[in-house]
Amino acid sequence: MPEGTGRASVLDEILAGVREDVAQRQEAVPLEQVRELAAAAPPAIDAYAALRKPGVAVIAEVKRSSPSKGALADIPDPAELAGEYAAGGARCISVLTEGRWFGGSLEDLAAVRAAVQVPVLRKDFVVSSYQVHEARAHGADLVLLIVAALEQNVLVGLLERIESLGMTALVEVHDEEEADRALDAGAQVIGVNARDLRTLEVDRSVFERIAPGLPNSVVKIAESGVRGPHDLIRYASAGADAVLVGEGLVTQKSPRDAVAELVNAGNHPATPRPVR
Ligand SMILES: O=C(O)c1ccccc1NCC(=O)[C@H](O)[C@H](O)COP(=O)(O)O
Repeated sequence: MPEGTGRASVLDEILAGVREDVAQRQEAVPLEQVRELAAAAPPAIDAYAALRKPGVAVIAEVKRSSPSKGALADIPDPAELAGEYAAGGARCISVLTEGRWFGGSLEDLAAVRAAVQVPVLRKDFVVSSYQVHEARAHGADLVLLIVAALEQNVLVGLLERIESLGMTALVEVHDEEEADRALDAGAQVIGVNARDLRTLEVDRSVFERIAPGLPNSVVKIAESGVRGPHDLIRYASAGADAVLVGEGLVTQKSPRDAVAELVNAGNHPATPRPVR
């Protein structure tokens, strides 16, 4: 609960719902069974390598709705949307699998996995290793871990579990203290979210403040607030290897063209390159 308010933050509310939903799924499909499904899945794609290729990578998100904006787009066929994103040059597809606030599901993740060749991110509020095995079983290559949602020992344990299954952890931070915790945990891919998950306020300068303090070996992803090429260029100037974009794509008439426009900006010779 946020200090002094007596009210749960949006993040707290989301996490409470996620814990209930995970418990229900685990009741229906026990951990042992999900582990077996994860072990039988085709190997994960190396997302770190994909995101380190030249040019600013675009991670395109399948996002139906959100706590901050409500309904954004219908997306009856997430696989088709992911195909459009990939055709536009997206380096990675992010799939929001949380159901209550974002309208996503693990079925969306599996459908997207089957439709594209690029790495796929399970974007959710991961609090238990059960969800990590679920992610692998449904074809994820990357799994999001949100530092603000996890005690340090849990963060370390989940990151190790993700890597032990051959996947990459995308560790999300919003301030310097969280960035230190991500680095201490051994994160190699760090997302700086411009959106404060407690207040929902978007502040693009957060990336500019935090990214310069991250080592060159870390893939730096600027999350949230990209509404067009100008935002990508701003993040690139501050050292972004990649941008993660949801609303700015799902609300476009042609998500493929919108991705292509960002990819072109990310490849343009005048766009700054991250120092490596
Ligand atoms: O999008 C929200 O309102 C939100 C609220 C609370 C927790 C997470 C939330 N979004 C997840 C994300 O971080 C974004 O989907 C992602 O970074 C893309 O953001 P945008 O391009 O601004 O849609």
